[in-house]
Amino acid sequence: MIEARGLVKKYGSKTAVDGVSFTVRPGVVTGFLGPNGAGKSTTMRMIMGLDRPSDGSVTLNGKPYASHRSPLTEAGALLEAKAIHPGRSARDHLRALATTHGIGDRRVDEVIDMTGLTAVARKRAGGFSLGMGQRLGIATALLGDPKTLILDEPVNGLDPEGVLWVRNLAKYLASEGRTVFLSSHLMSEVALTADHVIVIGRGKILADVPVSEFVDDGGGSVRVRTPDAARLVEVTSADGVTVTADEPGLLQISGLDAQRIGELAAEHRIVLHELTPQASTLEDVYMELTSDSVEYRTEAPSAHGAAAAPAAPAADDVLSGSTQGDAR
Ligand SMILES: Nc1ncnc2c1ncn2[C@@H]1O[C@H](COP(=O)(O)OP(=O)(O)OP(=O)(O)O)[C@@H](O)[C@H]1O
Repeated sequence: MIEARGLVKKYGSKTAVDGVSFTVRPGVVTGFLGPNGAGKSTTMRMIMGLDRPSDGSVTLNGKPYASHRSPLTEAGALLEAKAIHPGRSARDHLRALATTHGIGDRRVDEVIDMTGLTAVARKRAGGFSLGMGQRLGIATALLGDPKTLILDEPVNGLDPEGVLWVRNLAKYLASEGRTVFLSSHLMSEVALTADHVIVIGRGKILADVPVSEFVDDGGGSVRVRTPDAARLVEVTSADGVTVTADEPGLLQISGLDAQRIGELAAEHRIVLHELTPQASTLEDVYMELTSDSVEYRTEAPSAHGAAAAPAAPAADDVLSGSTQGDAR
């Protein structure tokens, strides 16, 4: 269980995390979703005691992380900055950490096996691909068999098989009753992995809901085809109703459900050729929710080719090579 209350982090005049309060519960996967620069990593670093809050507090299983007698068994984290000696093998890295925490070699071999690193465990970690580095980071997080797992962008750099593996692992760990908190800037990823989602934008919590409710809150629109569009617009006009015309005779109406639109059309003897409820996707709801919170927005290329630089692909849009075959 993770409990944040009024958590604030300022870097000089920049407020990275702006008074957030949330609870991450055991037994489910909770996604921590937000655009780049929203404050996800900073929040996770504060949970793990790596950054000191400017105000507020965060506890892990009832206490600040550093106050636990055996912190590695309370929480394991995959955070962006990895402190892995590049000349050391994956196995030696894990063994060194295990020894200082009184963890036996058997657990080291177990986590190597769980993370699919067996074939490369004796190779230099410095030669690892991004995906293998992620697997080693996850192995490190699992070493103490922790009750809580905190994973910052765990699918970054993983190939499709690796992405699927992280998803299944997160679900499995939650099904064992552990607390699993993982960040992503991709709604599609969170939708497939998490049961619950906390959305953050510019350091503030924008939503804290079960994934299944996320889309309901966004509402959908209804696609209506009619030869009498002008009259239908007239009879449906009311506060909170918006109508857009995509092409002659085709309307998108939001703020009224399909049943009510059908009833209004019948009352006014307006012929309808189509009446289709359109569910908004999770991605639509997320984009709408965070549209004011995107720190590094990609400008559309201008017609004259000036100013707008091409957007770099997000790191996790670039699939890494084989996770096993490219060890040196
Ligand atoms: N050490 C630091 N010094 C100054 N500013 C920082 C520092 N760490 C983070 N920030 C700023 O705080 C804000 C939140 O950053 P953070 O890394 O927590 O966001 P994030 O949601 O994890 O984004 P990303 O997905 O890009 O990592 C950003 O504006 C970032 O530039």
